[in-house]
Amino acid sequence: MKLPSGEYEPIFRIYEDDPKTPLQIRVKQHYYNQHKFQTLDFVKNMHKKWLSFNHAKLPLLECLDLLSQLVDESDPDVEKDANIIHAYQTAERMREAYPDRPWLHLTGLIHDLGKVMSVWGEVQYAVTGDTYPLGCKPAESIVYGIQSFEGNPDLNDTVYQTKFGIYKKNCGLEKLVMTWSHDEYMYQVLKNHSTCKIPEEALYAIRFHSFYPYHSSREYLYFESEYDKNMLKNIFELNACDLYSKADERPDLQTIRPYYQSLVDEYVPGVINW
Ligand SMILES: O[C@H]1[C@H](O)[C@@H](O)[C@H](O)[C@@H](O)[C@H]1O
Ligand SMILES: [Fe+2]
Ligand SMILES: [Fe+2]
Repeated sequence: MKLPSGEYEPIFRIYEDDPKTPLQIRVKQHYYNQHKFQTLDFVKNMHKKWLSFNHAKLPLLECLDLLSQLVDESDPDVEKDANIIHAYQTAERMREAYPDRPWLHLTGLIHDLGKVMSVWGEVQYAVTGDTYPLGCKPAESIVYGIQSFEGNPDLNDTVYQTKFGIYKKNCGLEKLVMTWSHDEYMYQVLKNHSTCKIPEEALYAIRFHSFYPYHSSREYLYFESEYDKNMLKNIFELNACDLYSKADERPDLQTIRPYYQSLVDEYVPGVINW
């Protein structure tokens, strides 16, 4: 899109219905899998599996290093780069944008760290990609649309296909059973770590940063509480640095790592249960 200044804005998040490139084919396949296989029951099983935090014991940056093994197959803007590059790119953008809130630099660094589930063998359609709630009617803005849900048994449930489904109006996003993904996992890992000092607003941003149908397409607003309305700006602060840093230069990880280690020591010290 052309900006008033005459410059072109970088374009991100293109999802082609009729993909021609291996990258676009990969992305479409990812979302068709997610939409077909993520059911309310599937997510309940994921909660049992991952919210027992018995997969590994690792300090934060050591776990982050594992993302050098992960390429996110849901992402149309990153073809081959490992996710660790994106972690530091996002963090450095946050550092530039919010110099007086150091915990946000760390939030940028770890916002996608829940993707480590994939390194430990989890299927990517339960780890990466946008999120949305189960147990109620899917919103129109979900990428690839309703046709991509074909074969999902939840479509045959009369309650799950109503607007409110199993929820109450304005119940608050925290009550929603979201598709299982890196967002909820990372949020819960941090909540479970008793010495975590990252403020709640930043944890909230981690938890819902992939809920594009809500924060960017402004759907599901009937589930919002007053708390959610006040918190939305925190998602946007992260989202701007998350999305628009993908074309940035690759940071020199060795040089900047000590700065992030000092933030870890202050905000998320010790060995974490994953
Ligand atoms: O493909 C991307 C990627 O997986 C991100 O980590 C996630 O937050 C986005 O919502 C998704 O579109
Ligand atoms: Fe993410
Ligand atoms: Fe990200």
